[in-house]
Amino acid sequence: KESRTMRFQRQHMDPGNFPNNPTYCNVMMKRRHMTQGRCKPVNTFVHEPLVDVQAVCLERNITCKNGQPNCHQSPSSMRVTDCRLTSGSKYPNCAYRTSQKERYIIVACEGNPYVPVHFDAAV
Ligand SMILES: Nc1ncnc2c1ncn2[C@@H]1O[C@H](C(=O)NS(=O)(=O)C[C@H]2[C@@H](O)[C@H](n3ccc(=O)[nH]c3=O)O[C@@H]2CO)[C@@H](O)[C@H]1O
Repeated sequence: KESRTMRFQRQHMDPGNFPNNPTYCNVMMKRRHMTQGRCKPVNTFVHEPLVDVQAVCLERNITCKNGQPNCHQSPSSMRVTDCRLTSGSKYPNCAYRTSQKERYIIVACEGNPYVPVHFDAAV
């Protein structure tokens, strides 16, 4: 069974790659298994080293979208790619808009070791 933190890495980590092509999301959402059963509507990939994303858990606690107090915001902006399902997309052909951004990321952390388990927002 995939752990929560491995699920986070599968869904949100793509270090060392800062793609500049419009098909990135169509390829990656499929490759990382987020188009099975349904097209995941929104997903952010982070193009920074895993250790830098894990270090976000050491920042002060802030409130997550779901009200839990275990979120943390990155101290600096990070290179991300937002993938957003297009209106014309029809399962199983999940069609995404790819947009590259520099954003602060907000993640939820849990466990021991205390590591990212959920991507809350990019701001
Ligand atoms: N505080 C917590 N502490 C611990 N765990 C917590 C906490 N909160 C939720 N989980 C858990 O996490 C799991 C999960 O997959 N949550 S999810 O909301 O669906 C993820 C969102 C995110 O993947 C994506 N998104 C969204 C915005 C964006 O900019 N970029 C972007 O990628 O869209 C998804 C839907 O919004 C679920 O098991 C839930 O119980």
